[in-house]
Amino acid sequence: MALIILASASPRRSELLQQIGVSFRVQPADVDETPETGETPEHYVERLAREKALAVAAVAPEALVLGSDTSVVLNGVILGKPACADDAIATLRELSGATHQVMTAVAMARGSRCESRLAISDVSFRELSNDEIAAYVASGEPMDKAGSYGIQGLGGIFVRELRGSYSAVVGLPLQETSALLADAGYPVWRNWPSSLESGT
Ligand SMILES: Cc1cn([C@H]2C[C@H](O)[C@@H](COP(=O)(O)OP(=O)(O)OP(=O)(O)O)O2)c(=O)[nH]c1=O
Repeated sequence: MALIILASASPRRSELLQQIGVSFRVQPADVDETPETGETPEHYVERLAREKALAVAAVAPEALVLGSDTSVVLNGVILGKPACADDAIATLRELSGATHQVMTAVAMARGSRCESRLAISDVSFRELSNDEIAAYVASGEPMDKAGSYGIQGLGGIFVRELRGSYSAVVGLPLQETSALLADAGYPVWRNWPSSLESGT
């Protein structure tokens, strides 16, 4: 098995990669997350996932490096991580009663080569009251998350409907990630433990 590195500081991404039985080490990438002028959200998330993977692959050329990026997009506009509590409140007011897209890209780099996939999910929120938005922001949960919420946490109560990939919304699209690893010759299921008796 090749050395696999997850180029991410996100605890959610680590948990998701562990969930599918991959052994890996974590080495976060430090890349400039400023969007280019006129860049579409789709291009932005895929470019950032690739840049994160390639930044770490440049210093670990023997490894398979996974990078990922998640953005919440409302009416074509990227809503990033909140800068402060007021920013989180404003974002959640915008998401209330509306459908937004969660775009997550995953990239796999080895040396200077890189493959990537993009997963787009539609998430519909019910109407949120000002009191519950205030309580949610006070909990601290929104502060490190794209779109100021976590579907896997307290914010799960806001979601009326999800069309797409749950793991992609949380931060790492598992189907696409396993496809990239399989294409590189490392199907994740080869590492799965077996609970079956040998039969003799
Ligand atoms: C929409 C949503 C986002 N998120 C999180 C996933 C990501 O950690 C974060 C999006 O920020 P990212 O900039 O994609 O990632 P990150 O800065 O946390 O980590 P790194 O760049 O080192 O990989 O938002 C949730 O946990 N749940 C959700 O429902």
